[in-house]
Amino acid sequence: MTRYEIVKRSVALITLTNPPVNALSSAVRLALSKNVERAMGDPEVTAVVICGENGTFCGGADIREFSEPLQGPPLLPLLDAVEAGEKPVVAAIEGVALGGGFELALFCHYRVAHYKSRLGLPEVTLGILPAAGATQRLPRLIGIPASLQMITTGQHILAQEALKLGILDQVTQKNVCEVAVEFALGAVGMSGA
Ligand SMILES: CCC/C=C/C(=O)SCCNC(=O)CCNC(=O)[C@H](O)C(C)(C)COP(=O)([O-])OP(=O)([O-])OC[C@H]1O[C@@H](n2cnc3c(N)ncnc32)[C@H](O)[C@@H]1OP(=O)([O-])[O-]
Repeated sequence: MTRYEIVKRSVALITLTNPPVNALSSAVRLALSKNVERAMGDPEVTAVVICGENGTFCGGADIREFSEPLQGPPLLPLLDAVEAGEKPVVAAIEGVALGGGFELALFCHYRVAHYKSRLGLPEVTLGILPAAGATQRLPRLIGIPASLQMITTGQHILAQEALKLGILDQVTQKNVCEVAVEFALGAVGMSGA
């Protein structure tokens, strides 16, 4: 459900692995929570990158679990742990970051995205509101009018627009994971080490 590896000697690379869109199923939330704790507790790890496999960051809540009672850890405490971590956490966004997946990216300290990626909060199209922190984190980043536009329309925006709005720190045409790892090393003052 997630893969954990150390790259460039000191960056924990956590990959969401839940095809087809790496949705945040109960098993993914549990695995992600354990791996964030592992990275934060490992003295060899200086920074963390979270990405998704097969060209997609995360499609949000797992719609296959919508008819079941909530199991596994809730999303918000997990996202709080990411944000509260003392090591920089970078989201490496490719494909889509939607709903809870976008919220996961918002709680990371930095966001690097592939230029073809799309971000959005489609909750309103399902008759719900974003409930894992986007309604607070997004206005802090881009202000209330632009946040309301995203939250109330559910429209996806492209990476370049997200960069202009201030949601993203970097947009790249290269391998987004590799760029995010370099960004993470830079964030701890170790770029090129
Ligand atoms: C947890 C806290 C609260 C969070 C709330 C939220 O996140 S609310 C927001 C919740 N998220 C959303 O509302 C996002 C809804 N999804 C989308 O907007 C689009 O599917 C897409 C843009 C992700 C991909 O578009 P595309 O044209 O490239 O591809 P496609 O549409 O043909 O789908 C391909 C396959 O992926 C499957 N699948 C898709 N999403 C999910 C999912 N979340 N889960 C599981 N599976 C999902 C889909 O069923 C299909 O499976 P199949 O039939 O091959 O077995």
